[in-house]
Amino acid sequence: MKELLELQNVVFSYPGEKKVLQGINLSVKPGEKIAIIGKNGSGKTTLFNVIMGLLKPTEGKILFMGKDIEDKQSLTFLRRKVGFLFQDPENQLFCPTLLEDVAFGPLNMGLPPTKAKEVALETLELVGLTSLASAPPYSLSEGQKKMGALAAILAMDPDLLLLDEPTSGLDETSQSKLEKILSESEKAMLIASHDMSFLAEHASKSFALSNGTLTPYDLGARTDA
Ligand SMILES: Nc1ncnc2c1ncn2[C@@H]1O[C@H](COP(=O)(O)OP(=O)(O)OP(=O)(O)O)[C@@H](O)[C@H]1O
Repeated sequence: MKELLELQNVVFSYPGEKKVLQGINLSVKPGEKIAIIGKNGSGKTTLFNVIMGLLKPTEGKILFMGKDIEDKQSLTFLRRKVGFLFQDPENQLFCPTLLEDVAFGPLNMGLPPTKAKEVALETLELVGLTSLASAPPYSLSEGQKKMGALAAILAMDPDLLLLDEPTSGLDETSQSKLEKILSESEKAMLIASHDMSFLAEHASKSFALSNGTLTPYDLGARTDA
Protein backbone atom coordinates (compact mmCIF):
# COMPACT_ATOMS: atom_id res chain seq x y z
CA MET A 1 0.00 0.00 0.00
CA LYS A 2 1.23 3.53 -0.79
CA GLU A 3 2.44 5.65 2.12
CA LEU A 4 0.23 8.50 3.31
CA LEU A 5 2.96 10.21 5.30
CA GLU A 6 6.67 9.68 5.20
CA LEU A 7 9.37 11.27 7.31
CA GLN A 8 12.89 10.79 6.06
CA ASN A 9 15.72 11.53 8.46
CA VAL A 10 13.93 14.49 10.03
CA VAL A 11 16.10 16.51 12.38
CA PHE A 12 14.91 19.45 14.47
CA SER A 13 16.38 21.68 17.14
CA TYR A 14 14.95 24.81 18.73
CA PRO A 15 17.21 27.82 18.13
CA GLY A 16 20.32 27.56 20.26
CA GLU A 17 19.25 24.22 21.78
CA LYS A 18 20.42 20.66 21.22
CA LYS A 19 18.58 18.48 18.72
CA VAL A 20 15.15 17.35 19.93
CA LEU A 21 14.61 15.16 16.85
CA GLN A 22 17.79 13.50 15.68
CA GLY A 23 16.83 11.67 12.50
CA ILE A 24 13.22 10.53 12.51
CA ASN A 25 12.19 7.95 9.94
CA LEU A 26 8.52 7.08 9.93
CA SER A 27 5.94 5.99 7.44
CA VAL A 28 2.20 5.93 7.90
CA LYS A 29 -0.04 4.00 5.54
CA PRO A 30 -3.71 4.85 4.97
CA GLY A 31 -5.78 3.66 7.93
CA GLU A 32 -2.77 2.78 10.04
CA LYS A 33 -2.99 3.70 13.75
CA ILE A 34 0.42 4.32 15.26
CA ALA A 35 1.22 5.05 18.91
CA ILE A 36 4.11 7.30 19.89
CA ILE A 37 5.18 6.98 23.48
CA GLY A 38 7.95 8.85 25.24
CA LYS A 39 8.82 10.49 28.49
CA ASN A 40 7.91 14.16 29.20
CA GLY A 41 10.09 16.34 27.03
CA SER A 42 11.11 13.55 24.63
CA GLY A 43 9.77 15.51 21.64
CA LYS A 44 6.34 14.09 20.79
CA THR A 45 4.64 17.49 20.48
CA THR A 46 7.65 18.83 18.61
CA LEU A 47 7.35 15.95 16.14
CA PHE A 48 3.68 16.76 15.50
CA ASN A 49 4.47 20.46 15.09
CA VAL A 50 7.15 19.57 12.56
CA ILE A 51 4.74 17.34 10.61
CA MET A 52 2.17 20.18 10.49
CA GLY A 53 4.80 22.66 9.32
CA LEU A 54 4.44 24.74 12.50
CA LEU A 55 8.16 24.10 13.00
CA LYS A 56 10.53 23.75 10.09
CA PRO A 57 12.81 20.70 10.14
CA THR A 58 16.50 21.53 10.35
CA GLU A 59 17.23 18.58 8.05
CA GLY A 60 15.31 15.83 6.31
CA LYS A 61 12.18 15.46 4.24
CA ILE A 62 8.47 15.16 4.82
CA LEU A 63 6.31 13.62 2.11
CA PHE A 64 2.53 13.54 2.17
CA MET A 65 0.71 11.42 -0.43
CA GLY A 66 4.01 11.29 -2.25
CA LYS A 67 4.35 15.10 -2.40
CA ASP A 68 7.42 16.70 -0.94
CA ILE A 69 6.23 19.23 1.67
CA GLU A 70 8.62 22.00 0.81
CA ASP A 71 6.62 25.13 0.06
CA LYS A 72 3.46 26.99 1.06
CA GLN A 73 1.30 25.24 -1.53
CA SER A 74 2.30 21.71 -0.49
CA LEU A 75 1.90 22.67 3.17
CA THR A 76 -1.63 23.93 2.52
CA PHE A 77 -2.35 20.59 0.82
CA LEU A 78 -1.06 18.67 3.86
CA ARG A 79 -3.01 20.82 6.32
CA ARG A 80 -6.26 20.14 4.49
CA LYS A 81 -5.72 16.42 4.87
CA VAL A 82 -4.21 16.21 8.34
CA GLY A 83 -6.14 17.09 11.49
CA PHE A 84 -4.06 18.01 14.53
CA LEU A 85 -5.62 17.74 17.97
CA PHE A 86 -3.40 19.88 20.20
CA GLN A 87 -2.41 18.71 23.65
CA ASP A 88 -3.96 21.93 24.92
CA PRO A 89 -7.12 22.58 22.85
CA GLU A 90 -7.39 26.13 24.24
CA ASN A 91 -5.76 27.71 21.18
CA GLN A 92 -7.74 25.62 18.74
CA LEU A 93 -11.10 27.21 19.44
CA PHE A 94 -11.36 30.90 18.67
CA CYS A 95 -14.86 31.63 17.31
CA PRO A 96 -17.75 33.20 19.28
CA THR A 97 -19.57 29.83 19.47
CA LEU A 98 -18.58 26.18 19.37
CA LEU A 99 -20.77 25.62 16.31
CA GLU A 100 -18.92 28.35 14.41
CA ASP A 101 -15.60 26.80 15.41
CA VAL A 102 -16.62 23.39 14.08
CA ALA A 103 -18.07 24.92 10.89
CA PHE A 104 -14.93 27.02 10.34
CA GLY A 105 -12.91 24.25 8.64
CA PRO A 106 -15.67 23.10 6.27
CA LEU A 107 -16.39 26.76 5.35
CA ASN A 108 -12.72 27.33 4.74
CA MET A 109 -12.67 24.31 2.45
CA GLY A 110 -15.37 25.97 0.35
CA LEU A 111 -18.57 24.30 1.57
CA PRO A 112 -21.64 26.55 1.35
CA PRO A 113 -22.68 27.92 4.79
CA THR A 114 -25.80 25.74 5.13
CA LYS A 115 -23.83 22.58 4.31
CA ALA A 116 -20.97 23.60 6.63
CA LYS A 117 -23.46 24.12 9.44
CA GLU A 118 -25.05 20.74 8.74
CA VAL A 119 -21.62 19.01 8.88
CA ALA A 120 -20.75 20.90 12.07
CA LEU A 121 -24.00 19.88 13.78
CA GLU A 122 -23.52 16.23 12.77
CA THR A 123 -19.96 16.27 14.09
CA LEU A 124 -21.00 17.91 17.37
CA GLU A 125 -23.58 15.17 17.77
CA LEU A 126 -20.88 12.55 17.17
CA VAL A 127 -18.72 13.93 19.99
CA GLY A 128 -21.71 14.47 22.30
CA LEU A 129 -21.68 18.28 22.38
CA THR A 130 -24.93 19.15 20.58
CA SER A 131 -26.30 20.93 23.63
CA LEU A 132 -23.25 23.22 23.72
CA ALA A 133 -23.39 24.28 20.04
CA SER A 134 -24.21 27.89 20.95
CA ALA A 135 -21.83 28.08 23.89
CA PRO A 136 -18.75 30.29 23.68
CA PRO A 137 -15.70 27.97 23.69
CA TYR A 138 -14.07 29.82 26.60
CA SER A 139 -16.96 28.72 28.83
CA LEU A 140 -16.35 25.01 28.20
CA SER A 141 -14.56 22.64 30.56
CA GLU A 142 -11.16 21.24 29.58
CA GLY A 143 -12.68 17.94 28.48
CA GLN A 144 -15.45 19.69 26.52
CA LYS A 145 -12.84 21.86 24.81
CA LYS A 146 -10.89 18.76 23.85
CA MET A 147 -13.96 17.06 22.37
CA GLY A 148 -14.93 20.36 20.69
CA ALA A 149 -11.48 20.64 19.13
CA LEU A 150 -11.78 17.02 18.00
CA ALA A 151 -15.10 17.88 16.36
CA ALA A 152 -13.46 20.84 14.61
CA ILE A 153 -10.84 18.60 13.02
CA LEU A 154 -13.21 15.71 12.23
CA ALA A 155 -15.55 18.11 10.43
CA MET A 156 -12.79 18.61 7.85
CA ASP A 157 -12.76 14.87 7.14
CA PRO A 158 -8.97 14.50 7.26
CA ASP A 159 -7.12 11.38 6.09
CA LEU A 160 -4.70 11.49 9.00
CA LEU A 161 -5.25 12.52 12.61
CA LEU A 162 -2.41 13.65 14.86
CA LEU A 163 -3.68 13.22 18.39
CA ASP A 164 -1.52 14.71 21.13
CA GLU A 165 -2.58 13.33 24.52
CA PRO A 166 -6.20 12.87 23.37
CA THR A 167 -7.46 11.39 26.65
CA SER A 168 -6.10 14.05 28.99
CA GLY A 169 -8.86 15.97 30.76
CA LEU A 170 -11.62 13.61 29.61
CA ASP A 171 -14.14 12.11 32.01
CA GLU A 172 -15.30 8.52 31.58
CA THR A 173 -18.22 9.39 29.29
CA SER A 174 -16.09 11.55 26.96
CA GLN A 175 -13.31 8.97 26.95
CA SER A 176 -15.77 6.23 25.93
CA LYS A 177 -17.09 8.50 23.19
CA LEU A 178 -13.56 9.20 21.98
CA GLU A 179 -12.70 5.49 22.04
CA LYS A 180 -15.82 4.65 20.02
CA ILE A 181 -15.03 7.34 17.45
CA LEU A 182 -11.44 6.14 17.07
CA SER A 183 -12.39 2.45 16.90
CA GLU A 184 -14.98 3.08 14.22
CA SER A 185 -12.78 5.42 12.19
CA GLU A 186 -10.81 4.20 9.21
CA LYS A 187 -8.57 7.26 9.22
CA ALA A 188 -4.84 6.93 9.79
CA MET A 189 -3.69 8.19 13.18
CA LEU A 190 -0.56 9.08 15.05
CA ILE A 191 -1.38 9.05 18.74
CA ALA A 192 0.99 10.46 21.36
CA SER A 193 -0.03 9.50 24.87
CA HIS A 194 1.09 8.29 28.27
CA ASP A 195 -2.12 6.25 28.55
CA MET A 196 -0.72 2.82 27.73
CA SER A 197 -3.96 0.86 27.93
CA PHE A 198 -5.64 3.37 25.60
CA LEU A 199 -2.76 3.01 23.15
CA ALA A 200 -2.74 -0.78 23.38
CA GLU A 201 -6.45 -0.76 22.55
CA HIS A 202 -6.25 1.60 19.57
CA ALA A 203 -2.82 1.36 17.96
CA SER A 204 -1.71 -1.39 15.64
CA LYS A 205 1.94 -0.33 15.79
CA SER A 206 3.94 1.64 18.31
CA PHE A 207 7.20 3.49 18.64
CA ALA A 208 9.11 4.98 21.53
CA LEU A 209 10.61 8.41 21.05
CA SER A 210 13.83 8.60 22.98
CA ASN A 211 17.04 10.54 22.43
CA GLY A 212 15.46 12.07 19.34
CA THR A 213 14.85 8.82 17.50
CA LEU A 214 11.96 6.39 17.11
CA THR A 215 12.34 2.72 17.89
CA PRO A 216 9.68 0.03 17.64
CA TYR A 217 8.06 -0.60 21.01
CA ASP A 218 6.00 -3.47 22.33
CA LEU A 219 3.04 -1.95 24.18
CA GLY A 220 2.31 -5.25 25.85
CA ALA A 221 5.75 -5.41 27.46
CA ARG A 222 5.84 -2.33 29.73
CA THR A 223 3.49 0.16 31.32
CA ASP A 224 5.69 2.97 32.65
CA ALA A 225 6.28 5.47 29.83
N1 LIG B 1 9.56 26.64 22.05
C1 LIG B 1 10.54 25.91 22.58
N2 LIG B 1 11.80 26.44 22.69
C2 LIG B 1 12.81 25.72 23.20
N3 LIG B 1 12.69 24.43 23.64
C3 LIG B 1 11.47 23.88 23.56
C4 LIG B 1 10.33 24.58 23.03
N4 LIG B 1 9.26 23.76 23.06
C5 LIG B 1 9.69 22.59 23.60
N5 LIG B 1 11.02 22.67 23.90
C6 LIG B 1 11.84 21.60 24.47
O1 LIG B 1 11.88 20.52 23.53
C7 LIG B 1 11.85 19.27 24.22
C8 LIG B 1 10.68 18.44 23.69
O2 LIG B 1 9.46 19.03 24.12
P1 LIG B 1 8.04 18.44 23.66
O3 LIG B 1 7.00 19.35 24.19
O4 LIG B 1 8.07 18.19 22.21
O5 LIG B 1 8.02 17.03 24.44
P2 LIG B 1 6.82 16.02 24.67
O6 LIG B 1 7.37 14.64 24.44
O7 LIG B 1 5.63 16.40 23.88
O8 LIG B 1 6.53 16.20 26.23
P3 LIG B 1 5.19 15.89 27.11
O9 LIG B 1 5.08 14.38 27.24
O10 LIG B 1 5.52 16.53 28.44
O11 LIG B 1 4.04 16.53 26.42
C9 LIG B 1 11.78 19.59 25.71
O12 LIG B 1 13.08 19.54 26.23
C10 LIG B 1 11.25 21.01 25.74
O13 LIG B 1 11.71 21.70 26.88
